Amino acid sequence: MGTATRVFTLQDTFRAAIAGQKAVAVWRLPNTDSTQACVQLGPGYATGQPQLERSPFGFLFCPFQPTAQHHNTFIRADVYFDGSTAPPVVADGVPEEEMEKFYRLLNEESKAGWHTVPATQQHFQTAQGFTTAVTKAVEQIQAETMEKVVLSRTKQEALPAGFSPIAAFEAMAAAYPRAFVSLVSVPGVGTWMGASPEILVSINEQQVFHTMALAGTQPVVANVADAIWRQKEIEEQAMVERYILSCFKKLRLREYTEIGPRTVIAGNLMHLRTDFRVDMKEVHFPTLGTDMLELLHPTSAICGLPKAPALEFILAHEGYDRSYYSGYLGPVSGPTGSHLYVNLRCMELQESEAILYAGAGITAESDPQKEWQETEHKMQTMRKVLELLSD
Ligand SMILES: C=C(O[C@@H]1C=C(C(=O)O)C=C[C@H]1O)C(=O)O
Repeated sequence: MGTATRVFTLQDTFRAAIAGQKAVAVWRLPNTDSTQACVQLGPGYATGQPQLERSPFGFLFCPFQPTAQHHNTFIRADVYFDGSTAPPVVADGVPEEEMEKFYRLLNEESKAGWHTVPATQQHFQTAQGFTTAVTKAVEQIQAETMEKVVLSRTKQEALPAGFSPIAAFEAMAAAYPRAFVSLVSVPGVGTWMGASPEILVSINEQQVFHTMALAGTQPVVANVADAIWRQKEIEEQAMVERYILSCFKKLRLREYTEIGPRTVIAGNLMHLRTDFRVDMKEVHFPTLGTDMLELLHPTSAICGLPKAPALEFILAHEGYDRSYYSGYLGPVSGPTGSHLYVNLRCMELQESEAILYAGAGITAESDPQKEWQETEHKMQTMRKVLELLSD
């Protein structure tokens, strides 16, 4: 890798990528201060099923379900910015003239925007439509065709005047230090940002694999140690645990550590979380991340249990295309490993509006009004970012 000398800001980088019609991802890992960004200079972002250990460094952005419009997307780190003070790092093999073109863009004063795609659907789920779907789901669960299904919805909010994605990213990073905070903008795919509380698959520098069962939701209380969980949430989260264990079992993996469930805070909410870790070197399983990714997604935290009838119910009754919501995203083969998160507490940026996405786990005990409320609370994570920018 070669390096250039001048230090560019995150704002310069993002603006240059948009002006040059390039794909860009900006992210900050939980509980760290360092914002990172990568830009792909050449064309071609669609990719197949991710193979983590063989991947070059880049950023994955994958939908809930791959379709003709929404495909697994990979932003190769042709240029990498480690947000702090270092100049950008240029990957080996990037043609000199491509890099020169990009430097010109970095030095130019162009208007900051973001990549958008024409809206393919209208987003107007009403409370009535959502609660009717929840009622139907509860009936099917009581009839034992499935145990749990996660139903979601969207809401449009106007973007504040003069909206800047980087200012929004910075507001989000400051407001949610424990979250995986990201901003992804890809030609033909669109622009998404979010503050996710949920790891799907993570592999650190020491080759330790980490996934989590995150489910059960209630508004945060002053003292988390006083949190009381109802049987409904305890069971809902236990289903996600069982699902993860069933994936380990399929791979005949018996050596893992399990911690939890514990109460964790995510913005204005609390969840129950169990962490699972595996030392990949100790168990001689170098492809564990790739294999688990293929088995896990979509997990019962965002789809349901069993997977097949829950998915069928979602596709038949949710009434819209989830697109990249509840898909997964994050850096792969980066300086600190591969860290894929579930795309939750997120929004998609259109020209002058944001589309907010949120869902809730439905079980036999679900109350449709409370589930609607829960999606409202989850949307508050992104609404707060828009409010911070309107002040
Ligand atoms: C579906 C979402 O969140 C998921 C569902 C949860 C639940 O049903 O309690 C909790 C955390 C997430 O795993 C969302 O944020 O949209």
